[in-house]
Amino acid sequence: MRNNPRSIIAIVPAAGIGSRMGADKPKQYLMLGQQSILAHTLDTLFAHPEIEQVIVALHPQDHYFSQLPQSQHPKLIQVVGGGERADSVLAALDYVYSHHPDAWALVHDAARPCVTLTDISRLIESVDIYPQGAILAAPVRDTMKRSDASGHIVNTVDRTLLWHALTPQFFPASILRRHLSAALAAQAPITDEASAMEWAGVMPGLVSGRVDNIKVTHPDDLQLAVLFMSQQ
Ligand SMILES: Nc1ccn([C@@H]2O[C@H](COP(=O)(O)OP(=O)(O)OP(=O)(O)O)[C@@H](O)[C@H]2O)c(=O)n1
Ligand SMILES: C[C@](O)(CO)[C@H](O)COP(=O)(O)O
Repeated sequence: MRNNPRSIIAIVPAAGIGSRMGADKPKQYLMLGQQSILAHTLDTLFAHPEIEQVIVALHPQDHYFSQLPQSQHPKLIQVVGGGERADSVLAALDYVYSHHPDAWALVHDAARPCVTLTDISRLIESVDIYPQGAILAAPVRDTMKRSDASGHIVNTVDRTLLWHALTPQFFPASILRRHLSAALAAQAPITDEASAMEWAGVMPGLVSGRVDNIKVTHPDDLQLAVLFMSQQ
């Protein structure tokens, strides 16, 4: 049991266009069973008892979201996302900073609909061990190769301490906002919240998460997500 309950606000970057999916709509609006990828993701975050609000960052021309029942949820706040995922997260962090400056931000990709309440709880509870913040991650299981530009193996990479970064990623919102904003201003390559914290010299914790918490990115990920959702 955590010894210092804190205000937790989920941030869902959902302003992407899903170019790698190649669908006729942004991938977060593709159906997984009875509802869209984004709807599944939001329902899970709404259901977690420690998450007080859910901020979704949407594409400025998004005309799908208002059709989701989830768009009317009392916990939901909408903000306009930016050109990159990090810009969308920062837009949501700006809202948190101005309304709940002492909150913790739990940032979770819209495109990861298979996340479980148990994994979210384990990440939240991990701050007793990692007060600087932490992320869900999956240890690498395969032999890892580095290639050259023409697709030839250059070398085998030691996988002993390699992890796949997942989401949610969980940090004090005001600190994350400060470091993410500074990292972007410095044009640092930021692809997740942890990389912004690392850029600022923070060493986030790693919490081992389920490997079925996949990011739906390419067409073949859809059937995988359907399978995983059916088994939860
Ligand atoms: N400017 C952006 C780009 C991405 N995202 C979100 O960040 C998450 C992870 O990004 P990714 O899987 O790369 O989604 P897309 O950017 O939509 O995919 P692609 O790179 O294939 O276009 C997704 O939920 C996506 O909606 C966002 O909020 N704002
Ligand atoms: C945040 C993330 O899902 C962690 O693995 C990943 O970095 C998102 O990368 P993308 O290129 O924006 O999909």
